[in-house]
Amino acid sequence: MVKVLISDKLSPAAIEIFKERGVEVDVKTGLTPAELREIIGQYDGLAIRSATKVTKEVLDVATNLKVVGRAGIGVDNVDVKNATSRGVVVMNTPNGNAITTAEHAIAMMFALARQLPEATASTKAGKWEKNRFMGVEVTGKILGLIGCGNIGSIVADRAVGLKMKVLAYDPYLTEARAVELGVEKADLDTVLAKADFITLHTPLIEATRNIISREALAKTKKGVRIINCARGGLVDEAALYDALKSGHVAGAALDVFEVEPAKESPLFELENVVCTPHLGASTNEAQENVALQVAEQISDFLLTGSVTNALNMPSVTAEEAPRLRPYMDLCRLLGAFAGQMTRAQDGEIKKVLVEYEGAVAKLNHRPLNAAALAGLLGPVMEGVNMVNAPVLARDHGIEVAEASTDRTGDYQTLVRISVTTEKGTRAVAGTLIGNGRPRLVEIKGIKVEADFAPHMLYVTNKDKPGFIGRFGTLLAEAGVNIATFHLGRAAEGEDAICLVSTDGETPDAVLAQVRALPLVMQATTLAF
Ligand SMILES: NC(=O)C1=CN([C@@H]2O[C@H](COP(=O)(O)OP(=O)(O)OC[C@H]3O[C@@H](n4cnc5c(N)ncnc54)[C@H](O)[C@@H]3O)[C@@H](O)[C@H]2O)C=CC1
Ligand SMILES: O=C(O)CCC(=O)C(=O)O
Repeated sequence: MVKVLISDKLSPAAIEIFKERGVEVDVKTGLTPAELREIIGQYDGLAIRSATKVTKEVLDVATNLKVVGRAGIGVDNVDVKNATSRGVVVMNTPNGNAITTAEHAIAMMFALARQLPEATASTKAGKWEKNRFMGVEVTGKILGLIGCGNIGSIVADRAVGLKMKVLAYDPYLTEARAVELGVEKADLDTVLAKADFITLHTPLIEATRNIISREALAKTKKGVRIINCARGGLVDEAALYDALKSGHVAGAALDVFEVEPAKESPLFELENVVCTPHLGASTNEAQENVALQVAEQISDFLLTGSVTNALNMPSVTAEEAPRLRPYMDLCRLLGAFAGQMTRAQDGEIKKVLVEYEGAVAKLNHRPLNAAALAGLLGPVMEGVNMVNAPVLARDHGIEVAEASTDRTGDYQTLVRISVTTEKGTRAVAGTLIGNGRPRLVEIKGIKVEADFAPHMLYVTNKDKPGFIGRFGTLLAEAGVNIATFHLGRAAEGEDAICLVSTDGETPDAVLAQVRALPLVMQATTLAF
């Protein structure tokens, strides 16, 4: 039974889902990093919000971990790079809390426009300061949106409904999408110069760190109000403090901070600052959504192999998973065959081409490419799987290409993997037979028909009389029992191949004797 740890406060809906799906689940919140490291080795999956830090140190000892699921959007508390290199899938729930967070940004905008928190405190203190709290309307004002993805576009929609004019800065926003949303695409300086309110909705990455810097603040309109419900670190807090203090910025509403939990900050002294403790996603609806989604996604992945909302792996829908699984096996086996055929003296792998012919051409190829790369790199690199194989291939300068055609040749469905090294290109192809069994049908352009077996011996030789007898005798004398024997050749008298499955490994000394046989050009043991 697969086992999952919930290590942050998640809606109980998640526990129910795991139990219903037959996943064993433990809930342990408030663990110290040391306590988490102590127990993480038992778990196949980890469900978190933002409190748990999935660091390299945690991943180092997470020996069974296959998936981390973030009930929410930002994964800045997960070392995704490290998880990827270890083959751990990292998923989030990109839509579950987007509306709630957009509504929080709008609420923050109104809180600033009408000074609601200060007015509340004053009224509750019995002061009735009607003249002190003069607000501003939002109708007709310019909202500067920085980041127009999931949340930013919902904020834009609500702001357009409030009769605001929205200027959006997002390098990835297309003109067509801007038109659809009713926003005007603008560069950052234009947004800074024109906006009455600026709201931030980008991830915290190198390009966005301190995007509201001291220099950026200097470019804003006097009296601007700034809202950050995305991530601390997007706004330079010290510069913001100075701009608020000087009156250049009329107000700021912050849900997120450079350091969280933010227990103290000079900003807290200012009455034109509205703050919430990272509450953007905190509604019953959003928490129910993300908890359900993360539990479903983790269960699906662990139980069926389907992949949804992974940041480091191509998606595989629940519908696709059963159809893709036999092809993933085929691609992994073909990749492993090609990888083991590629010898050290061939030099580095330069390029991998995965070709899909016939029925397989219609399927989702990204996971199949990843499976082929995992098979290919597995024999030469440790801990390779479908998650990290594409990254490892890229890191090693391997060009990965794919081609597909609906046309069929001898087979209804066929996958061919060609590996190019400094010395040339080698290709292997396979198909699925019966109820999805992988079958090898072509090696280096030579037709062959063979099942993959745990122990195999692959020999290339000159097609001349005498080889098969000597080869069989040698194996028999060495006590290596042949289970299956397959032959193929380019043409009479030319290059031939012999693929043998054996009951157990062929010892190195026997392999050396095979290599020394007359007519043999190459001999390799293969393991699957
Ligand atoms: N306060 C809270 O509780 C919550 C905060 N968030 C945070 O909100 C942020 C936005 O989330 P989503 O909209 O779901 O993300 P998203 O990925 O859908 O959208 C982000 C947008 O930022 C844009 N972007 C990337 N680099 C940019 C740059 N240099 N300049 C301007 N735009 C850039 C992207 O093109 C994308 O459209 C994230 O940081 C997320 O962690 C999300 C949920 C709750
Ligand atoms: O889980 C939370 O409360 C924070 C949500 C958040 O910041 C996110 O989803 O990125």
